Amino acid sequence: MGVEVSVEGLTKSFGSQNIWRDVTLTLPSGEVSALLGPSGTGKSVFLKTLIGLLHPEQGSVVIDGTDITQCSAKELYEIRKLFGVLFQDGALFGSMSLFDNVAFPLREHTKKKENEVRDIVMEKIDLVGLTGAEDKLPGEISGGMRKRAGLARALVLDPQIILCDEPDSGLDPVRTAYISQLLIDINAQIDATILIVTHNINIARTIPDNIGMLFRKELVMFGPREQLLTSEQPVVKQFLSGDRFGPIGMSEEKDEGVQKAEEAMQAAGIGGGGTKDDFSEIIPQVQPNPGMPERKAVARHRQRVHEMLHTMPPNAQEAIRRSMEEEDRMRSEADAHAADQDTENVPVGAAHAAGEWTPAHAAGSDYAGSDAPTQSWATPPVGQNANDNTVTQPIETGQFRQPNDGRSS
Ligand SMILES: Nc1ncnc2c1ncn2[C@@H]1O[C@H](COP(=O)(O)OP(=O)(O)OP(=O)(O)O)[C@@H](O)[C@H]1O
Repeated sequence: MGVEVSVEGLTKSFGSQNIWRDVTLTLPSGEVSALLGPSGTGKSVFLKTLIGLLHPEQGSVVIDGTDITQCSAKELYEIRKLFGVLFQDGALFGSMSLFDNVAFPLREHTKKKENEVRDIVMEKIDLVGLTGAEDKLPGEISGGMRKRAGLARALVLDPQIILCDEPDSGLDPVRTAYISQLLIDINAQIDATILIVTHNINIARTIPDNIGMLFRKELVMFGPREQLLTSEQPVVKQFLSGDRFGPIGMSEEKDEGVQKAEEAMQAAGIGGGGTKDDFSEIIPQVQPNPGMPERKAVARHRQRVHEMLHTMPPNAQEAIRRSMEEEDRMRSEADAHAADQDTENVPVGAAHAAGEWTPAHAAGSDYAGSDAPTQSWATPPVGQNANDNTVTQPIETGQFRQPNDGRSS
């Protein structure tokens, strides 16, 4: 099971520049959380502090009973084995092939034989759609491919905590959807605790259980996704809608004069360019692909949210209740559909032939460039050879659905 990460009163500065102060939050075990915030608010610094690469002046980060801000170098080394980290730029070694980059944690932290290393590395490379590119150097591939190679490396030890710094940056919308689905599938398989730093509002709306936001050196919010998505706080609303008008400026602070000018423009009917989407209309979360186990964290998240519901603003409470009802409705529909399928006893091949979606089916693509997603972007169960994925995966519930359609399996 994923490990809880408990952050208390964390403060970080570089010299006289304070980045953020008194940050307190818990990444609940096995849940997926996202951290938002304008550029430069210290999201990457936060991730690096969670793994002890940067040292805070104050506060604690407790992982598996160890405060990594206080522990010995040896203890930190052990704790780091729990992590898989995708850095913003992929952080690959420029002189090593993708294969050696992905193999690095296995060679560093395990005693696996080279043939075992090869199997695991090729499985992860296939998982992120990079089969065929394993001998290339990082400098010879696109930024998006480097990002995916970084993710393959982050996953290679089947980590209990996964930190992803902007997994979507440099990726087109389709690859972003595949990466998001991959993270949900991995969460379903290994119940890893996941933190995603992102500017991508679509990811924030559909992937995490919890969302937090950093602004003006503070954590303005951290809680169930419905809480942030229905928030009336101007900074949250501005960030979600991507509007020029509001507290977030091109640089950190907007002065009073600028804010007054914006108000005058708004009064004159001039907009700030933001989307008019209604974020309080909660979109169902992305569900694991067919053949994946259920996400164990869902029940735990629900229990936690029930317990804290009374502490939330009324519109967040309402949104959470609606989300839960919707989840229940989808689940009973899925159960009913599974029962129907059982009765009809539809063989896998027949469903496939009828044009319903299966991982292998969905992965078909005319594009065969070296960065084309392979069939294995539909995640094979951990430990299963990705190449077996051409055979339709085991179907526990008898369900077929499009990826990202939000229906429950
Ligand atoms: N090692 C360092 N030494 C000094 N300052 C640093 C260091 N690392 C980061 N900073 C500063 O910390 C601040 C926050 O940087 P960080 O990269 O965490 O922001 P971010 O929120 O991730 O931004 P973005 O969304 O643009 O990636 C920046 O002002 C940056 O210059």
